Amino acid sequence: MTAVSESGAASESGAASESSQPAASQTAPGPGHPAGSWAVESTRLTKRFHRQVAVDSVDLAVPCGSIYGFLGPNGSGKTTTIRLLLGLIRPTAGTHRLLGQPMPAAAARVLPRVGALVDGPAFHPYLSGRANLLRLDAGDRAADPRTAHRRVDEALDRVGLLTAATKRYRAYSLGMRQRLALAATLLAPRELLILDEPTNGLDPQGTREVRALIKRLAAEGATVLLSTHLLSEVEQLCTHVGVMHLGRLVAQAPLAELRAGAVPRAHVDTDRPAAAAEVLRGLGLTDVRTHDAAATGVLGSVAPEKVVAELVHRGVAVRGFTVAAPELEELFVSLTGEGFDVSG
Ligand SMILES: Nc1ncnc2c1ncn2[C@@H]1O[C@H](COP(=O)(O)OP(=O)(O)OP(=O)(O)O)[C@@H](O)[C@H]1O
Repeated sequence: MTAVSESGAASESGAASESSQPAASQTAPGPGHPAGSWAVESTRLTKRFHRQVAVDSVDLAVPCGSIYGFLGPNGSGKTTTIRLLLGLIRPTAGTHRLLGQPMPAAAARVLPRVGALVDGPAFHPYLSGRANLLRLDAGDRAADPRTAHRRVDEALDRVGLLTAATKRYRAYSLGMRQRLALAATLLAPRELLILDEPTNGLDPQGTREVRALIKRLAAEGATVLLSTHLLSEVEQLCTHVGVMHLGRLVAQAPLAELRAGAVPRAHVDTDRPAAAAEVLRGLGLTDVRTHDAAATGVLGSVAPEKVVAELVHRGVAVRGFTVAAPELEELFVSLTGEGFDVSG
């Protein structure tokens, strides 16, 4: 796991630097992409609102080809970071690049290759979903009007709204509105999708559909950066994760690396947790804890069978014994001191 440094004064220059590299990341690029190829990279990106630091010296490194879960509780700075990345607000300090190009200098070249869902586009309530997309497309000078109808219907089809294409927007459910917003990002081919809480407010079916769509888009080659407060979303969808807490990026790593680095913990079900804990400590297990009818500890190099034998030898009745790596939730809680919503 890459823990991002606590210190580091942010550069006062808002100008993009050609040589900037993410300062603290061991994140590997996705398959099929050359080493060091980042779809999003930021260096000490910082945003202050008056005296409040909403984004604090963030070094993001999103590998090309990844689905990067930008995870954090409400108010941790995800949306502000995404707005900074898209050039919707100016950083107080720091620099960033999208698709290898410095922002905001290369915005006109880069942003057409980036699909973004943040705040949602303004849709007209009395127009149908299709008419709304046609209107948006007509406002895009880079879009070819001759192919508009085909592209709009393809985008509607991809988000499962083709059958509701003629319905007025105001009659759409929240889930349908969200999917229409996603469709709007898909009117042109995109190499990078930046999605702020794309499943927020969706019912379970809508959530499944949007997640399947994101997986499909990634399989077709798009890099996806999605913000979420749902750990389960990261576990189901993402190849990489960055964890935000109070405006800081406190961890950033491939998910597989996080899982592999999780140290196994022994869990003893017993009606004598205090006695069991003593045995665990005596054997050299660390971080030993007792619960109502259980004791747990980090195994380290101690063999599980040795633990069971010693418990039995000391007369501690063992009702159950398991060895498991901590859930990701435990890891993140240890980083942020806060729980994550694991529903959905
Ligand atoms: N325009 C603004 N003016 C003042 N403070 C702001 C502004 N935008 C965001 N903030 C503050 O910055 C902090 C980070 O907010 P942000 O919306 O980026 O968090 P978030 O992780 O996206 O949370 P959420 O999921 O609730 O949107 C919050 O404390 C918020 O109140």
